[in-house]
Amino acid sequence: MDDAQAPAGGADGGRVATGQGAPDEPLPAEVLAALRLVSTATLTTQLMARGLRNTFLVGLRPLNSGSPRMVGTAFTLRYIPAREDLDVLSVFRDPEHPQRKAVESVGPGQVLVMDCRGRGRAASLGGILGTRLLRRGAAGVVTDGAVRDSPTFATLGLPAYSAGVSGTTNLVQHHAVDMQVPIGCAEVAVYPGDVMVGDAEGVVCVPRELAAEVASDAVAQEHLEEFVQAQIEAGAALPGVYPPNDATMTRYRAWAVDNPPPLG
Ligand SMILES: O=C([O-])CC(=O)C(=O)O
Ligand SMILES: [Mg+2]
Repeated sequence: MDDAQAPAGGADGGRVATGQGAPDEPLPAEVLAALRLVSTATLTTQLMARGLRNTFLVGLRPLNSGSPRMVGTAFTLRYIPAREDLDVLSVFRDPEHPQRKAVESVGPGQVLVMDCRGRGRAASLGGILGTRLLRRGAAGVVTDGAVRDSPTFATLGLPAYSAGVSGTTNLVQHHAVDMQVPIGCAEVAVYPGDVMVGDAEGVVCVPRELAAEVASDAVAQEHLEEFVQAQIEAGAALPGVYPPNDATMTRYRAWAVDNPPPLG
């Protein structure tokens, strides 16, 4: 196929080559460490500063408040609506079934991100598959539909986010169709290899090529905000402090001498 005939966007779905490695390559350790320190709120601000306004997955909640923050690269799974002649319980006997194959393909440090079209009448997976993801070293699981076996997820230790819970098995509403393709999840575009960060508030998708600079600037933003927060707690009014004017920045820099930011 020559360029004139190539589908719009090409095989990578329109993703521009970034020099940040293949989608299943791990992120550098220092980028992971920085992202583990910062909130999803800070990351959305850093992304907005770069023109990206639609990065926070809408309406997802953590299923296990005690689990560590989630930082990992997206391994995507796409579902389409189920059909009664195809989506019967016996399909799970086939190890090539895309849902089961996806779980057995997710690698260490990856987050399984599922596109359920925002539909949560049936679960997109349950506690056994979640446990298998944990054993495979996955960094988390995210769905814009529901999960089942939510009591298992509550104590599993795998960061997990969903739009809801449902006892009904996935085949009733969802047909797993392909993996490692660009998807929509909770109204956000997620490309394989993008960086998924989750905290108690929810999940943000950081485009992979921006992860390193966003992580470093997010740490710097939170360090400044730590200073601003202390000023507001001490009774300062907003003007000139939040956002900081030159005088506040001078005081911040003086404070930072004795209170350096984390990670150097
Ligand atoms: O049928 C499902 O959704 C899978 C399930 O319950 C589990 O993983 O425990
Ligand atoms: Mg189950």
